[in-house]
Amino acid sequence: MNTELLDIDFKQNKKIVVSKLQTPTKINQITHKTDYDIDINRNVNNRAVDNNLDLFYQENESKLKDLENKLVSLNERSEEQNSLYNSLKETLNDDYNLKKENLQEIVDDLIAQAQNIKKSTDDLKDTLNDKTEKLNKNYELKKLEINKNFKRDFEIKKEEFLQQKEKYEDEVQVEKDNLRSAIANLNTQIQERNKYFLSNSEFEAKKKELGIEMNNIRSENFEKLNEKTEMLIKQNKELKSEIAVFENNIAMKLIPKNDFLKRSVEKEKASLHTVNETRKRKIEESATLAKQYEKMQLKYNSLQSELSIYENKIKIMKDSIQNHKDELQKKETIRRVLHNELQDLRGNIRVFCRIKPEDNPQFILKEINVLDPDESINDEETLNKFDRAQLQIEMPNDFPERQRLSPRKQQPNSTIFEFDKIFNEQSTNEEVFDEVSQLVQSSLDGYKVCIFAYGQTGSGKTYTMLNPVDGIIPSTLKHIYTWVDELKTLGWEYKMDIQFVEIYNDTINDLLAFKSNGGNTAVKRPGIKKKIDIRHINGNTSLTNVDQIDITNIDNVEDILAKAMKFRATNATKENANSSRSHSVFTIFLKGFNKLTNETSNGVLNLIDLAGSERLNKSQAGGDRLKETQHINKSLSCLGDVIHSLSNSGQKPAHIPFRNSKLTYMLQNYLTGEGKTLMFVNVSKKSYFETLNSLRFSTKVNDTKMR
Ligand SMILES: Nc1ncnc2c1ncn2[C@@H]1O[C@H](COP(=O)(O)OP(=O)(O)OP(=O)(O)O)[C@@H](O)[C@H]1O
Repeated sequence: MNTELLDIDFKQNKKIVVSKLQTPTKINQITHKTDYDIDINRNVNNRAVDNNLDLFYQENESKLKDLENKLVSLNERSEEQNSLYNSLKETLNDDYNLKKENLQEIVDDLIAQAQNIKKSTDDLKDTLNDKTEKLNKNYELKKLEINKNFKRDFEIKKEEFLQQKEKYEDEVQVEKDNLRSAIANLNTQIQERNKYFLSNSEFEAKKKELGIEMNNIRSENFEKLNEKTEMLIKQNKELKSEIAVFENNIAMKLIPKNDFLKRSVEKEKASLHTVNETRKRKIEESATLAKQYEKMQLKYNSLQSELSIYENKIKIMKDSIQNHKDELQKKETIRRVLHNELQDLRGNIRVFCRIKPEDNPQFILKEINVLDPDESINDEETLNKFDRAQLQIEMPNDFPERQRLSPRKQQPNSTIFEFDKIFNEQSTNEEVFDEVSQLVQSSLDGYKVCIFAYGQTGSGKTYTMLNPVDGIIPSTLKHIYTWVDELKTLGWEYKMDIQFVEIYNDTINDLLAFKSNGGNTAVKRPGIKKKIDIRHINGNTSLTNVDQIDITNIDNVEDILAKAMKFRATNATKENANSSRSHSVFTIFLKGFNKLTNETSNGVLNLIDLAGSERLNKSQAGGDRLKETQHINKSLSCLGDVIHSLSNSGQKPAHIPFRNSKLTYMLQNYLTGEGKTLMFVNVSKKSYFETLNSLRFSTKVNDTKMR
C-alpha cells in the first residue's frame, strides 16, 4: 500500500470519499492530503474508532484498494490525457503552422493585391493623365469652336441688326414720307378749304380743330418716331459697345496667339526655306552626279570593251605562254639530260686548281699553255691542246730546300700538272662560282654533288668555300632561291633543307645545333656532347642527332651560316693563325616535284671545306695538335684513295675504302653512282713542298698526269 495514502483526514460521521481528480496527476505525485477528500462515517466516540482501527482497515481495505485502483486508472487516464494533450498540442501546432502558412499566403496575396492595386492605380493615373490631356485638348478645340461659332453668330446678328436697322430706317423714312404726303394733303385740303372758308368762322373753327388734330397726329407720330429712333440709337450704341468689348476680348486673346502663330509661321517659313535650299542644292548635286555617272558609264563601257579586247589578248598570250611553257618543259627535260651529259663528258670527277695571290712568292707556279686571246680555236688539235689546263711548278736553283736534295732528285726542277681548270691569282670568287654553278644546278636536277676544297693550311680553301658573300656556299645560298623561282615557271616546287657538320678528330659535330638549344652562342661547339652516327638506308644517308633546317621560305640563312661558322674547330698553325682543324660539310637537300609532269628529283649538294693538310715536320705540331694533324692527314689520304678508286672503278670494279674515314663513309652515297665530284686544289706560292704535296694529291684523285 502506498504510505501517502495513509495520510487520511478523518471527518466525523463521514465515509472515506475520494473525490474525482480535477487534473491528471500520477499516483506517486500525490503528496498532499488535499489531493484527496476522504470522509469517514464514524461513531460519535473517537476512541471507538481508534479501537476499531483494525476493523476500520479491514472494512476499508477494499475501499482503499478500490481507491488505489481508481488512482491507477486515474493515472492511466492521466497518461491517456497526456498523450491526448500531446496529440492535441501537435494537432494545434500543425493547425497553427497551417494557419500561419495560410496567413502568410494571405499576406503574400494581400501584398500582391496591393501591388496590383498600386499598379492599376498607376495605370489609372496614367489613363487619367491621358484622359486629362485629351480633355484639355478637347477643351481647347471646343473653346476654339465656340469662339468661332460665337464670332460667326455675332457676325450674323450684326448683319441682321444692320438689316433690321436699315429696315427700320426705311420704314421710318416711308412713314416720314407718308406723314409728309399726309401733311401735304392736309395742307392742300386746308388750302382748298381755306379758299372756301377763309372768311368763315366755322371754317376758322374747323381749321383750328384740324390744326389741333393735325398737331396731335403730328406730335403723336413724332413722339413715336422719336421713341423708335431713340430706341434704335440706344440699341445701336449698346451693340456697338458690345461689339467693341467682344472685339477687344477677341483681340486680347487672339493677338498673342496670332503673334505666336506668326512667329511659328516665320520659323516654319525659314526652315522651309532652308529645306528648299538644301533640296535645290541636292537636286543640283544629283544632276552633277548623274552627269558624272553618265560619263563614268561611258568610260566604263569603253573600258569594258577595252578589257574584253585585253582579255582576248591575254587569253591568246596565255595560250602562247602555255605553249611556250610546254615547249620549255620539254626543253628543260632535254636540257637536264644534255646538262648531265655535258657534266659526264667533263668527267664525273673533276679537279680545279686555284692559286692564292702571294706578295712574296717563294717559287714559280704558273699556268702554261694558255690560249692567246688572238688565237682562235679552229681545229681539233688546238682544241685538244687547250682542253686541259696545265700548271707548272718550278723550284728555283737557289732554293735552300733544293740544296738538300740528292742530285738525282733535283731533276727535273720543274713539274707540270694537268687540271680541268686553273684559277690564277687574279681569279675572283665570282669567276669561281660561275664555273661551279653548273654543278650546283645539277643538284637541282636531282644529282648528288660534292665540291671539295683541298690544300695546305692557309692556301685559301675557306676563302674559296665560305668567304662571306662570295664564297661558294654563300653564293649558292644567294642564287639557289632565284633558280628555284625560275624553275617554278616550269612547274617545279622545291623543298630545301640544310645540314652543317664538322668532322674533327674523326668525330662528327653538328654546327647547327645552336638552333635547337635556343641559339646560345656562348656554347662552344654545341653538338659535341651528342654522339652522331652515320646511317645508310636505301641509298640515302642520314646523321643521327643532327639538326636539319628547312630554308625553303626563310631569309636569314646567311645569319645561320655565320653562327655555325663560329662553332667550327679552329686553331693557329704556323701557316695560318686561324686554321680550320676540321673538315666542314655543308649539305643542301633539294627535293623537287613537278606538279605539271609529276616528275620528282632528289638532289644533294655537299660543299666541303677540308681541314688544312700539314706536313708534320713542318708545322712541328705536338700533343693534341699532333693528334689533330694525324687525323686530318689520315682522312685526307683516305679521301684521295676513295676518289682514286672511284675514278678507276669504271673499267674494273674495285673495292672502294669508304669506311676508312668518317668523311668518306659519310659521303659514300654522294660519291658513287651518278654522283658528281669537283675537287679544288688550293695552292699558294709560299711552301714549295706543301704545294707539291697538294698537287701530287690532285694526280691521285683524277688521273691527273704528271710529267
Ligand atoms: N684568292 C684569295 N685572294 C685573297 N685572299 C685570299 C685568297 N685565298 C686566301 N686568302 C686569304 O688567305 C688567308 C688564309 O686563307 P684561308 O683561311 O681560306 O686558308 P685555308 O686554306 O682555309 O686555311 P686552313 O686550312 O688553315 O683553314 C685568309 O686571310 C684569306 O682571306
